[in-house]
Amino acid sequence: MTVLIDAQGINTHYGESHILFDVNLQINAGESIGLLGRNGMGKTTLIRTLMGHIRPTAGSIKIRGADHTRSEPHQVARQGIAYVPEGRGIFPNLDVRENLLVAARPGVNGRNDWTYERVLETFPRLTERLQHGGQQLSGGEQQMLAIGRALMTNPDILILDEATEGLAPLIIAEIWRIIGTIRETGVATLIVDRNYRKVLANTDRCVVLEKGVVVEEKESATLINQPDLLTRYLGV
Ligand SMILES: Nc1ncnc2c1ncn2[C@@H]1O[C@H](COP(=O)(O)OP(=O)(O)OP(=O)(O)O)[C@@H](O)[C@H]1O
Repeated sequence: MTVLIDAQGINTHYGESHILFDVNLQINAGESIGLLGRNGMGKTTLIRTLMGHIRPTAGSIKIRGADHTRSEPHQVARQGIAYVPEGRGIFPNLDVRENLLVAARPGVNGRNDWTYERVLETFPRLTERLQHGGQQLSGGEQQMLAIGRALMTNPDILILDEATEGLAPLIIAEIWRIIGTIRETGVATLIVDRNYRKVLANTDRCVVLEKGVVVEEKESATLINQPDLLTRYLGV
């Protein structure tokens, strides 16, 4: 199995604050990983470190075996790592069609599975809004557009941080359906979401962070039957 991302011994600081402690995270091609933990435990910081937004103070990050510990975000993105941050990140002044087309590019090794047409098939709601500006969309539509834009880069992995945050229940259900579809196509996923049941149901394996330390790493199907652990680390 190809190891897509291999982060070892990651330590990350914000100024004087030590946030991540010796974190190891390995993601194989096509694998779905959930990142669980209460608020402020370091999930977003880990993702931002992997993406090159923050440089770790110790540890190494390899992507397909090549060292990317000191790479910039655009270099990481070029490796087929697509990140949909909390709060989205679409172009408000471009319409839906433009937002998608401007992101389009072949993936690593020239893969071009996700075309404009295929993204629209996956997000029928966006098809009805093609001429709408980004700022005219509802929160749920903006989220779908952000995911659609990420897919247009033909990524090997899609990283979703709180993709369902603040959305209406029907839209949340739609986003989870889409995540399931993406997973079936063989794109790896790294998912952070408050709904731990949904994360467990939609991933192969979960990593639990507590105060910047990996305290559990288990198959999702195993973890779902361990309510004591979930209570201890997630307070549920
Ligand atoms: N830019 C920053 N500067 C300083 N400290 C920060 C910064 N961003 C986050 N932190 C701190 O780092 C710690 C980890 O935050 P992080 O956002 O990674 O947690 P999280 O698990 O993603 O939680 P949440 O779900 O609340 O986003 C928290 O104590 C937070 O206050």
